[in-house]
Amino acid sequence: MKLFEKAPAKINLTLDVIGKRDDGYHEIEMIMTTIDLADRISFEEIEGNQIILESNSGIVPNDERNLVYKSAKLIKSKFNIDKGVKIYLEKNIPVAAGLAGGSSDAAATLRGLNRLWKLGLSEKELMELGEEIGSDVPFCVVGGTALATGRGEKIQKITSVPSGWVILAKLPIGVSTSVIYNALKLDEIKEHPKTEQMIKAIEDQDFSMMTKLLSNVLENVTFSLYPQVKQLYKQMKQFSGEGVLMSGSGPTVYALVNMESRKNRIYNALRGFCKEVYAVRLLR
Ligand SMILES: C[C@@](CO)(OP(=O)(O)O)[C@H](O)COP(=O)(O)OP(=O)(O)OC[C@H]1O[C@@H](n2ccc(N)nc2=O)[C@H](O)[C@@H]1O
Ligand SMILES: Nc1ncnc2c1ncn2[C@@H]1O[C@H](COP(=O)(O)OP(=O)(O)O)[C@@H](O)[C@H]1O
Repeated sequence: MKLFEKAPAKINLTLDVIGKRDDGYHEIEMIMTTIDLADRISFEEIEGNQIILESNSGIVPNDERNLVYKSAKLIKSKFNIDKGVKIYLEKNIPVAAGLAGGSSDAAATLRGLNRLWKLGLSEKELMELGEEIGSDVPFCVVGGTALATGRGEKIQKITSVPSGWVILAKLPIGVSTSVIYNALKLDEIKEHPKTEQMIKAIEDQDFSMMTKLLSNVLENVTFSLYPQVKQLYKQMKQFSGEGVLMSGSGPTVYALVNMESRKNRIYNALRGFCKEVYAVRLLR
């Protein structure tokens, strides 16, 4: 048997850091939503007992360091699965970009192998397994739009965002999430996101208010370590006006718009000076 899973990227609509914890993680509060930029993963039963991972990516390794491999190994050992699987990862989401590509691949692997091996695990059980792989994985198990708290693993679903477009621009640099969290100085955060107001704007399907409330406290940290990202952000603000934000720990910067003509204009303007630009829909 062979089956397929789609692994969509996410963007942060808000990202707030509330404190530093004793376990090295930060206590955070953020709203994330999935977008129509996705990796695709296939799972095929094979003879024997091995996990074989192949991919079109020249960047991520096909061994135990890959979150797909890690997730397959985790689920296999937890449930004593004495079967082999061949996994093919079609990588479309930029790597180390603040879009949770790796976490989404991990979540899709848990979902896919739950189906392939007929384990009957609930969404909640898959999310708990995902927590062992990374903070963003539980969100990626469910997708949609959600508030994430704790270190990011506690998920509360909220109403789907209204329909809209995201134009994403990524400079050719990868940003390490832990480097950004480590460089963050909590007492230097000037303005915290208005998370409750953002939830209300989403519930009211008030697109214009959503664009006004976009906020990410990691932005200034990444901007100071990578001034070229700040430059890109400024350019995008010039093209788009409101509704521009860095996603996660960066470096991807996006513009949120609800009119196709504006989407096309911003996309074409950006392609002039940034090689990697995507225009995709918000997933609902
Ligand atoms: C910033 C965010 C926002 O969605 O995403 P990305 O930029 O990675 O997409 C997340 O908080 C990233 O989640 P994820 O990438 O799953 O992080 P993990 O693998 O669990 O942790 C990587 C490292 O980031 C730091 N970390 C992560 C989460 C958190 N709440 N506090 C932290 O301090 C820790 O140093 C940890 O060792
Ligand atoms: N399947 C995968 N896809 C992307 N990155 C992966 C994967 N497996 C492991 N990684 C590693 O995870 C790190 C973070 O990747 P990614 O999830 O793309 O970024 P981010 O956390 O910024 O959203 C990268 O350094 C990459 O080498």
